[in-house]
Amino acid sequence: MDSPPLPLLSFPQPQQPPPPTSSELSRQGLDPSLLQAELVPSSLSPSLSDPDANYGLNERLQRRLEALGVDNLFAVQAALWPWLLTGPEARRGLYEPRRAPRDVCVSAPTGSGKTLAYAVPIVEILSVRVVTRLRSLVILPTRDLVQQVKETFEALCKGTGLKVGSATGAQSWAKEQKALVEDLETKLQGGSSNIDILVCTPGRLIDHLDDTPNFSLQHLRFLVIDEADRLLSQSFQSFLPRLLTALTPTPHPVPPSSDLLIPDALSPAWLDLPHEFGWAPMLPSCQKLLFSATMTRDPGVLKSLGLRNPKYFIVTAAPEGERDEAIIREEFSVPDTLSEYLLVVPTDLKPLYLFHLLHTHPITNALVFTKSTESTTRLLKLFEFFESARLSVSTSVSASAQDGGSPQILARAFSSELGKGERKSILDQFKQGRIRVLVASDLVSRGIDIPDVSHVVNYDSPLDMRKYVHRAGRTARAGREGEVWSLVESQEARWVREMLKAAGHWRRVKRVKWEEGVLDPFRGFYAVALERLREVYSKE
Ligand SMILES: Nc1ncnc2c1ncn2[C@@H]1O[C@H](COP(=O)(O)OP(=O)(O)OP(=O)(O)O)[C@@H](O)[C@H]1O
Repeated sequence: MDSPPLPLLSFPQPQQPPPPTSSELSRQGLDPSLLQAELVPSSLSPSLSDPDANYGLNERLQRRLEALGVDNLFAVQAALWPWLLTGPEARRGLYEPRRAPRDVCVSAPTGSGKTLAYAVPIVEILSVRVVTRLRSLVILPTRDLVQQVKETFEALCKGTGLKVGSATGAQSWAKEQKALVEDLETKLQGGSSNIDILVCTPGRLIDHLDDTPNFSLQHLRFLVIDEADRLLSQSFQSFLPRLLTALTPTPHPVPPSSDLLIPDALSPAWLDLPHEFGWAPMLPSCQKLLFSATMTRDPGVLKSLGLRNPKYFIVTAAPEGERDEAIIREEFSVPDTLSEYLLVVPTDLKPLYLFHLLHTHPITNALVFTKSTESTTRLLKLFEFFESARLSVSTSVSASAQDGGSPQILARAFSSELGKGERKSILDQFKQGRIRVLVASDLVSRGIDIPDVSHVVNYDSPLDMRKYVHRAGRTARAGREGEVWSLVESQEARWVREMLKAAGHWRRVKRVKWEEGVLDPFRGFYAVALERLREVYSKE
């Protein structure tokens, strides 16, 4: 007798410690500015063309935004643009060393328009500059995000003369250096720069700080740390001390023998004039802007950035009565337009549940998240075998949509093992709807803006709430509807429930039960696919 097909192997999920509680945070010295945070209702959506509103935008930028399809501001933009550009705290000058700007920390849900929230004020303020200097630095965790944000800046900068560059290591070192700095030979006072705005990954930034002659941060007016919680996490944090040193004015006068760059008159705080005139010391005008959908409240981490009197904005749907809760607790808010479902599944049938979901739900396109590249490859292979078994039957006998008569679903893997060009081509095909299912590890879970993802599926459970929010945030972006489905194996159901409960999120999630019978039309194809997968793996 044939032995039953082997289920896919499943390993227990590693667990992370829970986030600190509010009392732990206050004992550790919770930043008092956090308690003064401004809560911004996520429903805020004023019109861009409202004649009574003053967002501080010049005519040209306003027209540009309209051309890019912005009719209404999203909440985070409605809070930030006036604060940075017109309010009492606004600093519109390029350098204001005697009225140094406050730093800003923003926590707002995924897909809520954080990129324009910082890019627009930066372009507005820098557009008055006369000579090109590196005045704005945007740091992001991955190359794909750098490319995406660079494109947003380029669209906004059209017609301003501002130049945007990127540094990720995607180009050769020499080419990248040449793109950033005019002169690599002579030590120039004030350094040199070909660009006004640099979007980069942290590792590549440090490489340029260390090894690109004349590359200097002395003229920075803005430092943006996007996906801040990720960049401030342990695995990334090592770039911070080097970055902060590069932002600190050098001793004046710079000894001739030193490697340090001699500042020029464009970076006043670096010239250290105050002693000569007996004035109060000048402060660097670099304003740090931190953004995340899951902003850390960890005082130690925030302190390590040396923020200047930071102003916090928290975009939330929480009612005013839950203010403290929203401020103190790490907010894991998701867009209001996101519907969340949870399905507890037996481990051996998890792939079959996924295939059933893909075939029987109105899925335009879906991102399916797995825990690793290995898992992505196996799942994709199994799905391809499943599709071919299904289609071979449906072409030979007439089959209904219920038992597999629906057209083939084209799926592809999206993983870090693919080259840059291949990743771009796959993403483009996914955006155009030619590929309907993208199976991915957490590489794309952050920040990537694919406008119309109808479904996100947590095939393997996310490790923590942060990952859950970022994965889910690939759908329901910019006010659109979207669904996230979590397929949770029976043995991890309790853990997932606790994670969602601890984040105050459990009540949003609809628990769904399917009768096992609904899977029957697909079982035969699934058995064939498993058998073929077993054959492939036994040969390797
Ligand atoms: N005011 C607006 N009107 C219309 N579309 C907007 C507006 N602001 C932003 N968008 C669009 O919304 C989408 C999501 O924006 P963005 O990528 O900045 O989100 P985000 O908050 O950074 O998300 P994540 O946390 O996932 O990175 C983008 O396609 C962007 O062009």
